[in-house]
Amino acid sequence: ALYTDVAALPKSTYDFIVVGAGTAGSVIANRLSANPRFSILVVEAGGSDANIEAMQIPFLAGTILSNASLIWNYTTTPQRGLGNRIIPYQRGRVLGGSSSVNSLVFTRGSRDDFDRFARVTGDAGWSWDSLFPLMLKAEGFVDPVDNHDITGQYNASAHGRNGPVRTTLPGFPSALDPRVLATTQADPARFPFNLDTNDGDTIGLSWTQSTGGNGVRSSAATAYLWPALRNANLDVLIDTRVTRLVNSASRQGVPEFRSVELAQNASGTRTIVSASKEVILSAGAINTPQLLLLSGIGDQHTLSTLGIKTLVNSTGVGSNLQDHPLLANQWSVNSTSTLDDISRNATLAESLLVQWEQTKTGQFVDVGGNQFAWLRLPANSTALGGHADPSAGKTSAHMELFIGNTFASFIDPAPATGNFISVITGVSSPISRGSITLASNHPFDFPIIDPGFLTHPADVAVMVEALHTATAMISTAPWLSFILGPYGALANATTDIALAAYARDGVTSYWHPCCTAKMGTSNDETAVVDSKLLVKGAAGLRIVDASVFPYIPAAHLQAPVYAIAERAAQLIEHAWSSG
Ligand SMILES: Cc1cc2nc3c(=O)[nH]c(=O)nc-3n(C[C@H](O)[C@H](O)[C@H](O)COP(=O)(O)OP(=O)(O)OC[C@H]3O[C@@H](n4cnc5c(N)ncnc54)[C@H](O)[C@@H]3O)c2cc1C
Repeated sequence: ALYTDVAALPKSTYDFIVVGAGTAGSVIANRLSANPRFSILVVEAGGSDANIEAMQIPFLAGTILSNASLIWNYTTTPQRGLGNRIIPYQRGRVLGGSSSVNSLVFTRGSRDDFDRFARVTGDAGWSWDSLFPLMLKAEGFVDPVDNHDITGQYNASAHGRNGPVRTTLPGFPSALDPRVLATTQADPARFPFNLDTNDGDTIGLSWTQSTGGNGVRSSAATAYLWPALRNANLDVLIDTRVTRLVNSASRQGVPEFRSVELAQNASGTRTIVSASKEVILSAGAINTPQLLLLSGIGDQHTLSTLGIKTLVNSTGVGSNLQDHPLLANQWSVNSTSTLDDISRNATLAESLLVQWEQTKTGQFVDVGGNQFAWLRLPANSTALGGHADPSAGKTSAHMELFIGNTFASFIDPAPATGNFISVITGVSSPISRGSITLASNHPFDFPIIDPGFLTHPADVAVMVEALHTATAMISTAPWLSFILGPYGALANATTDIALAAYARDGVTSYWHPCCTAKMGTSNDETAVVDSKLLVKGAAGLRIVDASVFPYIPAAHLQAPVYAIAERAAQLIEHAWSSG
């Protein structure tokens, strides 16, 4: 059942306690509660996602980020690689976590991304071939709402039909579609058409897929959590924060963490609840390391300066933060059929909303870009400057181009007039690393978030190469007489040095933080969890969320999180089903 008050919980001991009802936590809750012999409590800091229309409408995803009641309104430290700019760093704080507030783009990552996970953990269970059946199990692909013929737009054999997470292809045509696709014929060497970026080989230009179906967002909450709430053995407590993992006992010098401390506000009563089997930490790549550190699991030198007693000396906690830098670039175009008027014309926006409400069709069913390209650096590129290739392999991209038929920016307001297209460029296999540290030992203080964007020169050079690639794309024959010119500072950035400065001025986050409690082998001291996701040096505590990735996949992260959470659920079930 769903609870909003700690005092109303029917018991104080469950078999499992899941911290965070986000993307991964919801999967764990669903799969474990399918076993009637288990009892599960999920604790979520945020509230319910029910009946929030902006959350259900794919096109309006971006508007949720200004709703402070649904997000962790984080910002970064001044970013040294970005001219000391502080940038927004929101996460979902609501049932479904970030899957309830994200942009719905559905990308699994590549075969090489997961095979690298298997290699660095020494556990073949993380390979693409092992996880692929679980990816299919998670997915329930549905035809796009406009019922257009999708032959040639995806690879049907790479998709599950019966899983909980609805996925689909664009359900409303864009005037830009023919032009983008023609690029793959005009310059197939540079922009090869890829039938499906989700079949293991991501490289090329593809139709975007999204985590929606029948016009509506499919989140971890709608897909996994709400259906599981029908199970009598699952309790979900919302509006409640886990403030500490409690050292419940110690056996042979190994501390156990089978209890958690809860609070509903900073000064509120603290309540302890316990798990007879395991605590599963799924608070996401920012809050998971924060909670570990608050609980005395981290680097002992850093913890002692904060007055926190070290219970497990684990140097990797909060280090190794990885994320994709995002740069939104716009060009003015010779067209009147861009989407720019939606944000300018309230009557138009209202009519699209009414159409969505009445029929779940129209522009609002889509995510704002019908195609994207995942590309590798040209073989003769010098962008890496002698650094080893940071990508996982040939099926993984160095850069991403996301193409939208409107002015898109996360910094500049949209101009009052004119028609625009945008190409969002991203560094998909970044070398820069950052960290999560504590500002204080108070659980309600925000942690210090430093993604370290563009601190490695090769990431800057790859971003510049991505800008050249975007320019190359819109310089192919299909775009001639359509593109009028670059918008804003891009127009004056005519050298690589100027493009690098333009990138440092414009980069924000793709909202893909991960790797802050990475998995690894027993002799990797910087690995926080082993390949079964159990916290090293502790007992009774497992981590299942984007923190455990050893490397950031060259992908948007929700589908990789679903994949690892599905496997984690199997590992947990297997560990406890006999006892
Ligand atoms: C704005 C935005 C846009 C994005 N766009 C895309 C996209 O288009 N495609 C894509 O694939 N990915 C996208 N992502 C990334 C993707 O959504 C995340 O990587 C993924 O959902 C993370 O899953 P998670 O389980 O690790 O964490 P989350 O889903 O964030 O779950 C963590 C949960 O734990 C809760 N929690 C945290 N601390 C505590 C505590 N102390 N006590 C109790 N509960 C706690 C949180 O409130 C949250 O519900 C986006 C993310 C954001 C924020």
